[in-house]
Amino acid sequence: MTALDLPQLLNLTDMETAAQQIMPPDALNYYASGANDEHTLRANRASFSRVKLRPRVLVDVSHIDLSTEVLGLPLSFPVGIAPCAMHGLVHPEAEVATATAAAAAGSLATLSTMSHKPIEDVAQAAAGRMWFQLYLYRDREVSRDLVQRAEAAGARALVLTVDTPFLGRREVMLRSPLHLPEGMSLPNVGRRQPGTEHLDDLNYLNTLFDPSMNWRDLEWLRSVTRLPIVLKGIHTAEDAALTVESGGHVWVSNHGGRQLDTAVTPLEVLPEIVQAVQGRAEIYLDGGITRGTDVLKAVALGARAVFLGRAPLYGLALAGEAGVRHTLELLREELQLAMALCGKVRLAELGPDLLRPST
Ligand SMILES: Cc1cc2nc3c(=O)[nH]c(=O)nc-3n(C[C@H](O)[C@H](O)[C@H](O)COP(=O)(O)O)c2cc1C
Ligand SMILES: CCCCCCC(=O)C(=O)O
Repeated sequence: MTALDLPQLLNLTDMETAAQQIMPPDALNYYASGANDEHTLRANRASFSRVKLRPRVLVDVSHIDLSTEVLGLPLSFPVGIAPCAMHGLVHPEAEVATATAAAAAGSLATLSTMSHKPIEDVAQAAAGRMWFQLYLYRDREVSRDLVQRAEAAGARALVLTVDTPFLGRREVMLRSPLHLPEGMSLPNVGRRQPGTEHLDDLNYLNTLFDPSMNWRDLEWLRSVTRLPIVLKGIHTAEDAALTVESGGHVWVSNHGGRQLDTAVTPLEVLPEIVQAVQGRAEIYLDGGITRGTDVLKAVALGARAVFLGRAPLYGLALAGEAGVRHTLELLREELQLAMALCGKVRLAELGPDLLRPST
């Protein structure tokens, strides 16, 4: 598919369907899969359609302002790109293309520790619109080096993923293990340790990260960076409160249903998290977002911005940077229309009164 064909794809589900027809099977299995029975993967999407909107009428909606700020960075609309490993499985420009598209859209890209492109190259493409996601290595010196490189390259925040002490049980991947194509290395991983030849690539990565990571490690992280810290993978009010007490910001996520199957969905726990945070930190959300109305609902319940995981990967697979850009623009247009049809002209006007929870 070329950029010229993109206008035929009218929504993110069209993009996903088209991408899945052309993606290499290994990449498709890896990107699309969830943990165990994939209940949480499906529930993430379903949670958005269960919440109904209560639109107001006779409001002048001729001008709509979607702009916001995350940690002081202006965004043209409240949507960023979540960290996803290995963009190079579907496009040679990989994370550089994704970051370029995010910057062009006035959005924000979060670069995964497991990227195919070096931090500095992606940061340059992102033009100041990049956060860096960290998996904490058993070897703290490796983590320290990554954090300091990200900070020097211009990352605006550090996103510590806290829901992955071990990789979830993705049975699709157990049936068809991932083997990275020859020559496609992960620059933040380095050479394989001897004696691990029997492990497929995901299970090998699993051995590098530290399952003993706990709240005390945040002190260490704070000692090696001045960047704001965001904890990604918060599911409960209790952990949201601890995040705030440790000086962090809260990213509500169940890792796109790839970790603990039957875990709560981000949208359903957002109200309790907002209550626990009491305005002391920023709150973000990801998981299952495919429509402008999904963004609207998350913002109405208290998320400052939402993030997309798989959707930009499908855009990237279809048409590189232009495909990611199309994904973001579709969502922007849908959000703009949804705001107008709800009688809202600024994000600050969105609140729980806009929603009728499921019965
Ligand atoms: C292929 C893939 C790779 C991912 N890699 C990472 C990663 O490296 N670090 C991380 O914190 N989350 C990772 N995630 C989780 C995403 O950041 C995000 O939480 C999730 O995909 C959001 O759900 P969605 O795909 O329904 O939008 C990954 C998700 C996918 C689908
Ligand atoms: C245990 C580390 C492997 C991480 C792979 C990336 C990721 O988060 C994923 O969901 O896949």
